[in-house]
Amino acid sequence: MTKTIFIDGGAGTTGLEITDRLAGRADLNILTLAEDRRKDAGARREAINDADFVILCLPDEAAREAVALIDNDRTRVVDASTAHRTADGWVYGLPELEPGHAERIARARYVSNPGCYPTGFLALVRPLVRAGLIPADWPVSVNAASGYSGGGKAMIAEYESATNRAFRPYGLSLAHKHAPEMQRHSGLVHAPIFAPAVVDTYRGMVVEVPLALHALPGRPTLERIAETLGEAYAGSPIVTVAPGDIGAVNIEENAGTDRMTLRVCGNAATGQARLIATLDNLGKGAGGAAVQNLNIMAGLDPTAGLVL
Ligand SMILES: NC(=O)C1=CN([C@@H]2O[C@H](COP(=O)(O)OP(=O)(O)OC[C@H]3O[C@@H](n4cnc5c(N)ncnc54)[C@H](OP(=O)(O)O)[C@@H]3O)[C@@H](O)[C@H]2O)C=CC1
Ligand SMILES: CC(=O)N[C@@H](CCC(=O)OP(=O)(O)O)C(=O)O
Repeated sequence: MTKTIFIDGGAGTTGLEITDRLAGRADLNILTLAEDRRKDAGARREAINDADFVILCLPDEAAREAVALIDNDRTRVVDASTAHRTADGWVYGLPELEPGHAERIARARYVSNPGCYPTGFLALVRPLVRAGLIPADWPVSVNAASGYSGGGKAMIAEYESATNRAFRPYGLSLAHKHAPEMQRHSGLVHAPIFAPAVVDTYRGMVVEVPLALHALPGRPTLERIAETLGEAYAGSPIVTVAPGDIGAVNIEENAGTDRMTLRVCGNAATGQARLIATLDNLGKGAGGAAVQNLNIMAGLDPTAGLVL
């Protein structure tokens, strides 16, 4: 049966990515609001309540307001914002997080799409915590670089008119909005030390977790870490574990796609590892993940419309 979808915030960076992926889907009927009505609360309320599924591509406060506009017990939600990623009553929309997690998403009424950086971080770390290779109270850090579209329309405009577009580390006070969801969904006791940076490319990201294997209680080898990740994502059409013996990683490796690639790099002799994920902040980091969640919730092919 045809499902009706409304993308609230559909004119924004993430909203347009989702619209592209849903274009031409005969199984979906997409509701759209004219430019002069897209921020009108009455028009949005009507569209939200007419939809079987609403995808929120809004700033956090507007996403909370949109949920409050629902006055029926049928409309289901995928929220791309940070507003509900650690909230009670919401299922975290990373189907690869745990065995059986996709089924939780399929049954959920409210699904919170993961942050772009947490998607890479959790894909690398959660299987290792689950396997006991990283103890839950281990101090973990995560270094990352993102294309500037990660900051939405405002950052794109700012970056494209900037005279200095070089590497920009930020989040220096270690209170980034993604730290709580990284902690909660990894199963770690402490939030990771999260060091993000923006770089001069439109889309794409690298998320890296350095690990002192020699200091971990079980002293796992690089091979053991790679095997554990390989088992966690075996058969996934989206997440691939690639060989780690390469000279350099390209931030645009998965740009323009909804794929994510994981690698276990490092030095066996020193017992030091660099776990690295590459993804598109607008793909598996946002729009691709939202479409994947929508497909799962609607009981459709999970990869329909994805760029793989
Ligand atoms: N960019 C990225 O890589 C990622 C973004 N996200 C999240 O997705 C959400 C959207 O981000 P992004 O697309 O980047 O942001 P943008 O700023 O590009 O888009 C947000 C859109 O929401 C619209 N909007 C704002 N307030 C309202 C309102 N009250 N009612 C209706 N529409 C409104 C804006 O309108 P106007 O066009 O007039 O400004 C804009 O079109 C955010 O929560 C962001 O954190 C998540 C993962 C990755
Ligand atoms: C480069 C850049 O500014 N990135 C954004 C995160 C983008 C993102 O995906 O965050 P949400 O999913 O939580 O919206 C930031 O650091 O705030």
